[in-house]
Amino acid sequence: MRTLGRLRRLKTTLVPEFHGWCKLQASHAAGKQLPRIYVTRRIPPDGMKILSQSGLCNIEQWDSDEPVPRSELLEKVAGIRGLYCLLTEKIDAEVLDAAGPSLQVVSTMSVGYDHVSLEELKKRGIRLGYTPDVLTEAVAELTVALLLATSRRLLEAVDEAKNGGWGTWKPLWMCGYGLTDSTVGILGLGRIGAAVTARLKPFGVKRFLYADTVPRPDMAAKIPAEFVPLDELARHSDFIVVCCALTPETQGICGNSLFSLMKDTAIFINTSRGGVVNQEDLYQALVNGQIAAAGLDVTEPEPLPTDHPLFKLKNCVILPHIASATVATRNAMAALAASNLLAGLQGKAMGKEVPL
Ligand SMILES: O=CC(=O)O
Repeated sequence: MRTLGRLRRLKTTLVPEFHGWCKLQASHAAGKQLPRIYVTRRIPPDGMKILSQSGLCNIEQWDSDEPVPRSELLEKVAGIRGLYCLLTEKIDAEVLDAAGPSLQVVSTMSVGYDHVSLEELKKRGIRLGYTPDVLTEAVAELTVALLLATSRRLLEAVDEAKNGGWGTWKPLWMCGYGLTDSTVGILGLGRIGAAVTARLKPFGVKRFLYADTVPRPDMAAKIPAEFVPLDELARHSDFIVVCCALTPETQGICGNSLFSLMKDTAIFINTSRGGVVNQEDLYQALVNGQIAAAGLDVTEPEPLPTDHPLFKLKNCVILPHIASATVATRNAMAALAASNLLAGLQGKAMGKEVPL
């Protein structure tokens, strides 16, 4: 009886520590040294389950909700075969050199891969997995929520109600801008941009415009949306929604040249990457009334320091990069990143791989 009790205790202490348990099981199963992988954070359970039950790898993990310190990352990647990372880790020549020639695959639990140096991966013949599609709906939903919160001044209104600013019903008070009969401009018409338009359509949007590096006729025809140059998008849109990836071409693309062309009643929304926006220019545009308001789920840097001037503006709504943050979506991202990694380790086709 006592032995059984001890065994039970042992089991419950081993099971929650997935990586320790996995190492034990995987080594027995293979009877030889399995490839080592490093997971840079505590990740959602569906992803960890796939890795730990695969029997294909020995897992080491930075078992914390906070990012792995750079020095720890550089030390721990030495000799690994696979790296499971998040958008918070810069995967550059330094990390890849620290990993050494054994590294075959990097798998990021994100749709964006601007934190990974594609050039350095390519040079070394390392493959890259990522997690598009599984987060499209969640990101589009949050984008619409942020748009409405910003255009209808929800946070400001809640503050007023709580803090005594709600004197009586006033015809001119707390007025914002609605979507009915509006023109919405999408910057970057990919999967997420299209999903945003689908969710906005029922609000009575009159016209969808989009700007992109190239026209996307098939996607645009379904909406329908008109391809226009960026300056035209700026001039005609009542709402601009940024959904493009951060690349050298899109870095800082939303700056004074865009804001100065926008309507002073227009709303600017960004759920892609903070680096797409020149924040100093955005601040000036908001303070000077060049545009009506901005809603940002992403900033540069992240987290945005709490004393940043943008936090002081009533017409700027800032969220802490939560667009894909539903339980189901984060589990799906973790699972896809895990199976991408395992496929890469085995030299098989990944579910979602970035062509290099
Ligand atoms: O921003 C989130 C992601 O790239 O998945």
